[in-house]
Amino acid sequence: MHDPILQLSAVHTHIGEYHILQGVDLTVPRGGLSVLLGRNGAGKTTTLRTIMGLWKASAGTVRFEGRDIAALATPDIAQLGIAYVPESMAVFSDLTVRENLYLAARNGPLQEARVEWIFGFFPALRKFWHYPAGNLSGGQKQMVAIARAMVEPRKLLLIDEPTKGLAPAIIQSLIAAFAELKQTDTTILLVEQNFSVVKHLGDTVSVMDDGKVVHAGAMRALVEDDKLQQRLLGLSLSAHQ
Ligand SMILES: Nc1ncnc2c1ncn2[C@@H]1O[C@H](COP(=O)(O)OP(=O)(O)OP(=O)(O)O)[C@@H](O)[C@H]1O
Repeated sequence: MHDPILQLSAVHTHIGEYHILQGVDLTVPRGGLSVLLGRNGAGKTTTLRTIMGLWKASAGTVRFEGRDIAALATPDIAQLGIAYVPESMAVFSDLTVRENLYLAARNGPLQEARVEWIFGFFPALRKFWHYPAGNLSGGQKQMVAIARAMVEPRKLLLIDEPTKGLAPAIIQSLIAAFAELKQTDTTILLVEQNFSVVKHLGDTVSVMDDGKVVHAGAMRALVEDDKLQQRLLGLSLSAHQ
């Protein structure tokens, strides 16, 4: 693959005494949307946290634009242009949507043009701009969490299971926003368990199991190969279709 923005090679991560990532090889091409699939406990979140330096890789390399960032501190990794949206929808409930975004702008004041650009993806945020984020629905909070990661130009967004627990209509509006966002020059790495959510969204896909990437390739190839889907995703397919 030519000029990947992110490349993990033989990455191992230990959490306490547990050996969670056991030699992860993961390539994210520059531009578009890459999906990281896998069942519960496969190691997807640990992979994102390792990229962000929230867990330290005990072996292997994490290359961002060619530079090994595995030993860098999290703020320095963020400063390179990587933002992480954790699964827990980290928003400040008592603060308004505006204040949530305002606090996320670390390199100067919130730019009005940037806010308008974000409203284009998530129109609901305009409506609730002066509402406390805690009053919003789960889907709207997720939009605030993603918007916080977008307040400044980013090269790479890491987004962990944004659709988890959301109603189908809200999932559709998130899918539409990602489809728009992937046309911009931001690269997205999206963790998902539900294949049906990402099968028309992802450009490339990696599948994890037991702390390793067990398949990587074009999303279209996986969509068109029923047997491969059954073999790789049998559990999640039967759970979601
Ligand atoms: N803080 C922790 N302490 C001990 N074990 C952990 C910790 N965090 C994760 N694990 C273990 O690491 C393994 C991988 O977890 P991880 O959250 O990365 O998986 P995942 O693929 O993101 O799954 P999920 O979809 O459930 O979030 C699991 O077995 C989990 O129990």
